[in-house]
Amino acid sequence: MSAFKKIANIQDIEDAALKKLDRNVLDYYGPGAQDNITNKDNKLAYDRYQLCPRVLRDVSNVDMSVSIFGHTFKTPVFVAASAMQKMANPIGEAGAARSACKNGAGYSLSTVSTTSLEDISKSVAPLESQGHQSVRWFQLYVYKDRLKSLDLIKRAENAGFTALLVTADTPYLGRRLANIRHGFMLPDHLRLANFDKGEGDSAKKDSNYISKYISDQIDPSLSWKDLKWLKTQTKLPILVKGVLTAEDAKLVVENGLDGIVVSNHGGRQLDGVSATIDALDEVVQAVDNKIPVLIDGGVMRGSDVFKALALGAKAVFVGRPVLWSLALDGEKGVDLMFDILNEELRLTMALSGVSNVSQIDKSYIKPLATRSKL
Ligand SMILES: Cc1cc2nc3c(=O)[nH]c(=O)nc-3n(C[C@H](O)[C@H](O)[C@H](O)COP(=O)(O)O)c2cc1C
Ligand SMILES: CCCCCCC(=O)C(=O)O
Repeated sequence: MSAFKKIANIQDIEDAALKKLDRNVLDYYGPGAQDNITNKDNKLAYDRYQLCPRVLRDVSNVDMSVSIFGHTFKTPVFVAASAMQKMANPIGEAGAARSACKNGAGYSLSTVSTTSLEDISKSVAPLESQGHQSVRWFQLYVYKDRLKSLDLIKRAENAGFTALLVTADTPYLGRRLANIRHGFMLPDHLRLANFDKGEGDSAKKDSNYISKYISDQIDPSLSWKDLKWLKTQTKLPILVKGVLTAEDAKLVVENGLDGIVVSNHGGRQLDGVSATIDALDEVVQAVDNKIPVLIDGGVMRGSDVFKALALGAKAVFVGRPVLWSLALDGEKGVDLMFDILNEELRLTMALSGVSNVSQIDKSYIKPLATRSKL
């Protein structure tokens, strides 16, 4: 019998990537902060919800499209902003941006990417001229030096990015034990491409480069008044990334911001917080349909996406699955990731008896605790 194993799900992609990447990269990409509790629970929490399918409905056509800020996406599976993707594969962020564009999916780019904002736009331009639509959002870290952030915003606008995701959960970097134990270095041939050569060089001398970079550069005094001020500096919608409570969700609305990403940063910041799927319902209730709520963290299957939509998310970002897919096979790897997640979502919808995303609501899931005893 052949030992050949075809990739069938996102776990297979992850397993293959783990065999390919070196320790420096794996230590950075993989674990959550501290004891990895939240990172693990992000995934496990999805299994605590059961699906409640309806039958005998016409599911001969399933439409997975969603609309946010006037853009229609062919799928609610979006690419999360994660740093330094060229460590996974030389094509880096451009591979994920191109794949998202071909799949009609939302794309987000990290401030600390290894491909610049402008190069991302150039990488999707040939696809746009073939009729594909690229909707790209920029994840903004707010620097102590506000001019640095303002310059990034202007460049994002000029490069055709249409929304900002302001990361709110990282006034300091979470304690990532593998990086503390072994140190972390951005390989010499790579750089933080949104900045002049030399960005972060002083932090590079530190064995925990990332934590030093954040404490040197990112403003831990950031507060709601700064976000209100940011709103006056751009016409782009601003989503707050890293909200986990109803209280903060209400403040996002009260401060005139435009959207929320329910996120715990893939469990990489404060370990011990709830899984994002468990925080989603209270956030959705608190915003009362005034602004879109999106989610990330632990999504591995189309059925996870379905559960997040059932609890009121408009779309779902995937972070590490994109990195593993890039490591597996660059842009083609991310194409495979979209094929799998989209097919799994389409099938979950059809087998649940829904033919479009607007039909998915809480009646299609229930918490596992309500399962009758065997
Ligand atoms: C290696 C890595 C780097 C990340 N870099 C950033 C970043 O630069 N900015 C940010 O806001 N979030 C960053 N994130 C968090 C992701 O945007 C996202 O919240 C998280 O990965 C979602 O969880 P998942 O990986 O389980 O899908 C990063 C995540 C990973 C795994
Ligand atoms: C070189 C700076 C890396 C900043 C941290 C990126 C990030 O958000 C992460 O989770 O890691």
